Amino acid sequence: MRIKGKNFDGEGGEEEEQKLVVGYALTLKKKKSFLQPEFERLACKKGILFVAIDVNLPLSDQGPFDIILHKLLGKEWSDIVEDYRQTHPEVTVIDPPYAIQQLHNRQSMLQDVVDLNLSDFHGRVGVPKQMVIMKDPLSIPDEVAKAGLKLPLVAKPLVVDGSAKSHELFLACDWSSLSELEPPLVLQEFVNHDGILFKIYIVGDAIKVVRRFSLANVNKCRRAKVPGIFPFPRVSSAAASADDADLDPRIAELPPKPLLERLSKELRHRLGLRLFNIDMIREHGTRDIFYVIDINYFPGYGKMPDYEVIFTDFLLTFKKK
Ligand SMILES: Nc1ncnc2c1ncn2[C@@H]1O[C@H](COP(=O)(O)OP(=O)(O)OP(=O)(O)O)[C@@H](O)[C@H]1O
Ligand SMILES: O=P(O)(O)O[C@H]1[C@H](OP(=O)(O)O)[C@@H](OP(=O)(O)O)[C@@H](O)[C@@H](O)[C@@H]1OP(=O)(O)O
Ligand SMILES: [Mg+2]
Ligand SMILES: [Mg+2]
Repeated sequence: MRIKGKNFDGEGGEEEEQKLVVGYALTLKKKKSFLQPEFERLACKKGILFVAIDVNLPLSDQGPFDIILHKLLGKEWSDIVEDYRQTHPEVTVIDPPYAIQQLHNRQSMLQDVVDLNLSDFHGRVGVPKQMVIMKDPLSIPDEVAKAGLKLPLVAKPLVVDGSAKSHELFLACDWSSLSELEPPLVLQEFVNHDGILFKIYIVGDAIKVVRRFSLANVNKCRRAKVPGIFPFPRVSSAAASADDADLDPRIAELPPKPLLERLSKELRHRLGLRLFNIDMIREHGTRDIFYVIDINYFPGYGKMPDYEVIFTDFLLTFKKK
């Protein structure tokens, strides 16, 4: 049974239309940033109804839903969604928990970019040289030397579980201070990128790229003067966009569209995900050498220009004819 509602069709009339019911399971913070009033209004006009899922009640007792959107932590929730997916094939679950899982580990999240091997397609896209350290901080300097990684390095917690701690990054500028880091972590070569990062938002087939401010280049001289490990400021997750800043056009130039389209399409298929964003940087002094440094599931779409229209159109593609 589906809910029928009267909808304004946008062209001066009213028509009886089948509602598209979207159940959502999101944190309060995410609900606030994603389900903004303007988005809900537009979606409603197009026949989309958002319904909060109560995680304290059995999922099968709720609904009926056409679509489920979710971003909650923990294995218990993943198991509930996975089970529901198996028993309710008529409901589109965006996205499958096992696929989201790949992005919860900073090594597996970039593996598809490596496998993709985009080396000569309107530019080159790779990932910075990186290695995983599981334990024994004292062995880190040796392991890093053996792996041939160059300083400075970015140390990132291996697991991304949505906690503030999993976003606590450090810049390590000298060998001896590497032993102060706390495994398990990923050590990634810092790539100078002139302080600008490209955030590529994916919503199904739609792509939107924005510029964000990022970290300044680190030069040899500055490195020598400041040994130690330094907490990273979260510059690039600030809402402040760098799209309107007065930047050198060589730095501000967006990555080529065909490259973005190919990368997004490939990752969508390989990851099996429809909602994510890609953090990409351009190597200083180059025009077309790019690195993917991070991929996030169900990111802050509220900061994506035109997200209301893009998201509404995406949801409407699931409407049964
Ligand atoms: N290898 C790198 N070289 C240069 N800068 C980097 C590198 N890795 C990360 N950064 C900088 O640090 C920021 C945070 O890194 P990253 O995106 O991996 O962390 P995060 O905690 O997953 O962030 P998010 O809020 O996007 O999930 C990046 O946006 C970029 O500014
Ligand atoms: O806080 P926002 O809604 O903007 O979204 C941020 C999101 O937080 P939330 O999903 O917990 O809300 C983060 O997710 P977790 O890693 O913490 O799971 C991460 O994906 C950030 O990259 C997002 O910012 P963006 O990269 O889009 O700027
Ligand atoms: Mg990031
Ligand atoms: Mg991230």
